[in-house]
Order: sequence, then C-alpha cells, then structure tokens
Amino acid sequence: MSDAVLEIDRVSKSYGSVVALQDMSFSVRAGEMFGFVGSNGAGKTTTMRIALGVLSADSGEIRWNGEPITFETRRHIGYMPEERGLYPKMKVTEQLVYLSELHGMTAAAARKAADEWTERLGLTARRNEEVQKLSLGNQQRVQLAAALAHDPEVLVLDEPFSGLDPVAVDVMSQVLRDKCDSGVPVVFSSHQLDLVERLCDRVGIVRSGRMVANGTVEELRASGANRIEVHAPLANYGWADELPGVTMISHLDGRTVLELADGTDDQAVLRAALDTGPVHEFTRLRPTLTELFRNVVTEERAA
Ligand SMILES: Nc1ncnc2c1ncn2[C@@H]1O[C@H](COP(=O)(O)OP(=O)(O)OP(=O)(O)O)[C@@H](O)[C@H]1O
Repeated sequence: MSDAVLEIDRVSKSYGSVVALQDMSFSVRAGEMFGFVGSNGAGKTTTMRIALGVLSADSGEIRWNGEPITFETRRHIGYMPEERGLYPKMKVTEQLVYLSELHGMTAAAARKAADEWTERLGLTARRNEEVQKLSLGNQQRVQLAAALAHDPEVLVLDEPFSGLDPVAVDVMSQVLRDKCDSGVPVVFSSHQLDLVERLCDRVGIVRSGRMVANGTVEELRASGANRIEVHAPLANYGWADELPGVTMISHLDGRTVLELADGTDDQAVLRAALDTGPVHEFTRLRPTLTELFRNVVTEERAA
C-alpha cells in the first residue's frame, strides 16, 4: 500500500461539452505540503470539489489511506472552498463552533478550538462580530479557522492566500507549516508561485485538466532547460558559437548565458571559456517555478 493519505486517481469530469479534468492524478502524503498550480480554468477547483464530494466525478477514484473515500472519512478533511462558505450574519465564534459541531465535535471542544484558532489567527478582537462586517482578509482568516478548528487529518484549501496582506500571508504560512510538521497533509491552490516555491514540498502543475508536472520544487527545476551562466570578462560576443550543442541566450558585461542541449559536455564549455581568459563564475542556472509555469502555459497556447 502507498503511504499517501489522499489520492486522486485518474479523475475525469466534463461540464457538458467542456472537459474540466482528464485523468487527473496525484497524491499527498503525511506531513507534506502540496501546491496545486495552473492557469485560470485549468481544473484546480473542480479537482478539490470532487475530492471533498461537493461534486461527483465522471470516472476515477478518490482514496483515503488506501480505501475509497466515504462520507464518514471526508468529515476529517478541513476544506476552504474558493467561493468561501461562511454565514454572513453569524458572529465569528458562533460560526466556528457551529461548523466544528457539524464535524462531530462536542460543544465544549468546539468552543475551545474556536478560542484557540481565533487567537492564533489574530481574530481575538473580532470574535463577537458578524462575519459580513469583517474585511475580506479577516473573513478569509475566519474561513481558515473554520477549516482548522475541527482538527482535520488533511487540509484542502482553494486559494487560501488570495487577497491577504503580507502579514496575514506570514501568519497563514506558519499555521500551514506547523500543521504539516505535525503530520497533516496540506493541499492548496495558488497563483502566487513564489509562495508555492517557498512553502511546498511538492508541486503539481495542471494544464487543461491534466497534471503535466509533479515533483519536488528541486525536481521540477532540474527538469527545466540546462542553462549555464559564465562570467568571463574578456570573452568576446559569440565566443561559444562554435561549440556543438550550445546556444547563446544572452551576453552582457562579460556574462554569457548558454543553453546546452542534452548530452552536451559542460567541461568542454568551461575549457572554451578559459581559453578566452579568466573565468570568475561558471554556474548552472535553474529556472524558477514561475519560469517553469510560463513554459507550461506557453506550450498550452502553442498546442
Ligand atoms: N459549473 C460549471 N459549469 C460549466 N463549466 C464549469 C463549471 N465549473 C467549472 N467549469 C469549467 O471547468 C474548467 C475548470 O474550472 P476550475 O474552476 O476547476 O478551474 P481552476 O483551475 O480552479 O481556475 P481558477 O484558477 O480560475 O480558479 C473551466 O473550463 C471552467 O470554465
């Protein structure tokens, strides 16, 4: 049996003629933070809704600890829906207690959890305010508290960071990291790729309803184009033009960026650089997650 807590296995879904998901697969393990990224309309929300049972799949399976997920096991997921799901006229604590009770907590435990999470998320002064009177960012904090208060075994969060100020982003990042470190798998979608790169152990890039890249940030970055930056101040423009398998990307102020085709001998490139004079730097350039994402989206547009 795999050690995955939550598995999305070849899930497909169409809305009429719109194919939203095609054989979407990925899994999240205990203590792992999984970032789910993709263009608008790529299928992230649809996947999360199916995982939570809010929406049914046309085919495929969602498994929980190796078994098909059930109504009972779904209650152990903390979910933050994209459309948010709070009752606008309910007060913050009242709302959190009510939602935790729906997940099977006793009134006393729900009350204690509401107090703890409102404090942790900086909402102590708002406990007795109606949700509709809070700013959007504070409503979002309440929404996160609602996902956390019933002590879930997995967290599935649809764009939890959108619209938050930098301090709130830090608070939320720390809460999610702590949850993860305590063994709770966390899946969240986001368009803030720098944040995903910083926080996530594993990232899945979705394109047109399919998972097109899935791995640790390091694995994904290593899979990008093989580029080298050479700082050789005396090198002339075009110094690497004759080297087989090497394409010059840029040359400025003695710094040249070269792209090496698969199998190209980088030591031959280094020797050629040394032939021009001193070499101060010879560095492998790894693409950022944002660059990888752009490549994926560009491939989509070209397809
Ligand atoms: N209720 C619906 N009826 C018809 N089509 C839908 C419905 N919900 C989603 N879709 C379509 O399914 C596809 C996937 O949408 P989804 O909301 O899952 O994408 P997303 O990756 O979450 O996008 P975003 O980043 O914009 O939130 C899109 O083509 C969308 O238009």
